[in-house]
Amino acid sequence: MSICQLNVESVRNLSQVQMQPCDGFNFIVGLNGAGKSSVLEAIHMLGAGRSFRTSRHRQLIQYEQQQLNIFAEVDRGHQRHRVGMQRDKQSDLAIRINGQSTTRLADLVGLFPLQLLTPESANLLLTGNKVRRQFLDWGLFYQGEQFFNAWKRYTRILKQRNAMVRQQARYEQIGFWDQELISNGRVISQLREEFVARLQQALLPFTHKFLPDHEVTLVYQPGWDLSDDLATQLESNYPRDLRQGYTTLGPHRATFKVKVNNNPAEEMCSRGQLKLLVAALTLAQGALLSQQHGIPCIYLVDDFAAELDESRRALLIECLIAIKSQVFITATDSIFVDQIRQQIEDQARPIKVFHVEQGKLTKHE
Ligand SMILES: Nc1ncnc2c1ncn2[C@@H]1O[C@H](COP(=O)(O)OP(=O)(O)OP(=O)(O)O)[C@@H](O)[C@H]1O
Repeated sequence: MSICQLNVESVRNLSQVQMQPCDGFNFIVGLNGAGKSSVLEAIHMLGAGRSFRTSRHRQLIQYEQQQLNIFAEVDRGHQRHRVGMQRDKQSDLAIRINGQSTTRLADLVGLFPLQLLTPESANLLLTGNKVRRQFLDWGLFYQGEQFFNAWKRYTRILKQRNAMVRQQARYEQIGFWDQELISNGRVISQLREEFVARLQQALLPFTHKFLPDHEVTLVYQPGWDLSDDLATQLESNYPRDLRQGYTTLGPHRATFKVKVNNNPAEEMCSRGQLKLLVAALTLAQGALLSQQHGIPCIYLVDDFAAELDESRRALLIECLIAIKSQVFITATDSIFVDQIRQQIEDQARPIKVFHVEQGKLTKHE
């Protein structure tokens, strides 16, 4: 799967950008502030419905413009899809897929699997449980309808339960909601647990490369104490829920921890090593998706050089070559491209270099 045409209009300093990426490595080179990350941000908007830099869509729309437009033609081997997105300052979102309007972001996400590496990627292992839960659920989303349907039902019921908690309802009034919460919660948890085991397997080849001599393990935490039943715990924990004003345990609190040689990764590893671990996790997600569903994922790598030494950069490229994904990489200096060009060409992967200057993009011959 790859983007063969990308048109971006009024995204940050990109007034009008058109590019025809190759299905291998696409380097976007330019000075600070030139607009490189904005190109990745536009692709991310299309694939995830949101920016990876801000939750305020307004910030993305070019000053003095009313709306942004992003369009891509996506080649999925046997089929081509035309995907367009328009977003205005009132936050109204219009999505068109193959000429049909849709309001479901899930349609976009389903069409366009993306993984992202940025200088802030280590935050996956350094910040709260939510980002790791979302990371897991990204992979599960592509595993089939079962997870997504259970997750949608669970989220809806949880919202209703929380509203009742805020109204200080008695537990007997909540019991009805809990039955459905528990049945969907068990499905979600079971699927997450199985997925973590598969992710662990897919991770090993990458962690062996990036962190040899380190044993990396993923530990799934379901969001409640597994030694006891979820139903019993929801009931016994209810007084605490009333005090806090929300449901304090359940699959919506699930996460996974990464251990290195049996210690928490965030305590054991340097920032560069944490970034490599996150790179390994994103590569594992992509490898699983392509092994199990035949869908290669697109990789966005922002600020390629940040925190990685030359040999680690070469390793990352080696892995990206191996999984045969389309990759977009930003760099401030073409010296980084020169260092790895041979490595990419030796493996017969296509490569294109684009230069960005003050929001204008040109292909480098
Ligand atoms: N809404 C906006 N309208 C117009 N320009 C904007 C807007 N938001 C940000 N900018 C400008 O867009 C430019 C591009 O920023 P971007 O982060 O894409 O650059 P970059 O090439 O990735 O830089 P760096 O290497 O420093 O990360 C910046 O100069 C920024 O000031």
